[in-house]
Amino acid sequence: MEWSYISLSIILLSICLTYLLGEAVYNIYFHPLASFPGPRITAVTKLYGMYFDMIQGDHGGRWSRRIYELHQQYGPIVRIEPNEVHILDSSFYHNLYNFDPDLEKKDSHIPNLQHTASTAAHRVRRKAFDPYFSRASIQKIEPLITSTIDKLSNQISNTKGVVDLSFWFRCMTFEIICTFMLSQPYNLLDDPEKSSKMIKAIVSVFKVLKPIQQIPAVSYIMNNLEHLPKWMQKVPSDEGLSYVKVWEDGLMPRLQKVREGKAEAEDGRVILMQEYLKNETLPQEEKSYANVKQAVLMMVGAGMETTGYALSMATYQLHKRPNLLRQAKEEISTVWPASQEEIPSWSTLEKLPLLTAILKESMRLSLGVAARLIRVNRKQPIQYKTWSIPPGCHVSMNQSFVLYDPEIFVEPREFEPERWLKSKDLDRWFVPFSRGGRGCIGERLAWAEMYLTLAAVLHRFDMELYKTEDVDVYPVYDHFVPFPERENGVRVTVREASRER
Ligand code: HEM
Repeated sequence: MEWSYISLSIILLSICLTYLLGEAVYNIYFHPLASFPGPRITAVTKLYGMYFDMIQGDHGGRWSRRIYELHQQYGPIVRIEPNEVHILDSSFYHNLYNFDPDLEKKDSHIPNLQHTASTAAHRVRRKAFDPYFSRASIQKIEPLITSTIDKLSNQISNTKGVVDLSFWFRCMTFEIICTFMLSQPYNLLDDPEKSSKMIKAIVSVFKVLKPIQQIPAVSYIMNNLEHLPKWMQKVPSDEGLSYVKVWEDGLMPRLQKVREGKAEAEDGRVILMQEYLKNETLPQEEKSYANVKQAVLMMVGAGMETTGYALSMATYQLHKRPNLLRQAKEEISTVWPASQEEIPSWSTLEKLPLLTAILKESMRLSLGVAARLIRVNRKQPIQYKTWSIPPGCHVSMNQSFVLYDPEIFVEPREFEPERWLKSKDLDRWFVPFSRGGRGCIGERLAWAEMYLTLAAVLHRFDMELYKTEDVDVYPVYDHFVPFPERENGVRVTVREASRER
């Protein structure tokens, strides 16, 4: 009995090893990408990239940096996974991120807009959201944005001592997207203790997101955490339980009210998810619990971190440069008299050239998304110089390598808003929101939030940086969104601004 058990195990193990060996031989010698440059290990397995994503250093987040190093060794095109090549050449960027319907995303089991593989299926999902992110729609929710910024300002005024602006910016952006989608605010700007737990929980999920998405079983478990016993919910991270609480105690009941048609917005504005659920042209399965949950979580994640980070970058850089800070405040005062309480409109602020250049430069340096963005043409080859990448093979680039490309942005690590004022040609390379049919849907919301918040903070307060340095802001880690080396946030001491400016 015992022997037959051992023999069976040996047979099974041999089958597995033979399969893996066969796959390795196929990947190295016979795969359509076999002739592309790159190390053997990445041709054989995805595990190499997953190691840099998850494990290398203290907590991974190093895959993009490693890809950059591989390019130094192998040239502008490198095979970074058995079925994927990565390109480091900004001149190719617009060939990969555009409106060509044949450029699709790779297959994914995550049923949300961002992960939808085919162009046709993506169109259906995007059409349901697009009208609510148009310029006119975002202007309609300006009162929601400005009232949330007023709460942020109160919180900054009321905090004694040092203020962690990065933390409060994240709370504010979360609050805006949550209220826009589900009508009821989360009140993060009223309760620092509750919000601190919640922001930590979301950040900890970001840090495991990329590897989780690679392994369908783990991804399935993460998406259904709330159905597991409490002790298991804690396993993914220390914050596991509170992440479940974000959903269970916060977003889910709000969504429930929306589903029952009981949610109301005080000022009569639209409630995004209510409109989504009422949409009769949308296939019924798009309104299932799993899909709607994914839509809400994706919007919250995408809407919170990126915009918050860009605002942290802007305030940090300005407060390191007193002259530029003074010029920015003076420019804002041309449209915002000292006697006026309310924030000027988004459309007024966006006419200010220096403020616009400051925001562009802040978004450039803070990247938006740190990870490579993968595209695939299933019908025909993608041509890069002399390389013909066969149909079905994945091709990726990092927008971070474009935004820090020294050939385009001289001294790319320097914060120089003036570069945007000097040359309109640079706008072609303003790609933090990506480009084309899969570009950011929240771009206009992000712009409105950033103009209104930065103007408000600069107009209302005089601040000094407190123990904040480049390591607290410059992106280093790639956990899909970027994280800096040290996560103390942009910290400041604050005085109300003198109004006789
Ligand atoms: C500075 C702020 C922001 C930056 C730099 C940014 C950047 C990006 C980028 C690069 C993508 C493409 C990702 C990909 O190809 O997989 C994207 C997609 C997306 N973003 Fe943003 N984003 C920002 C703010 C927002 C906000 C405020 C929202 C709120 C709703 C949002 C929602 C989304 C969604 C839903 C997608 C997926 C769109 C699709 O696949 O059709 N983003 N964003």
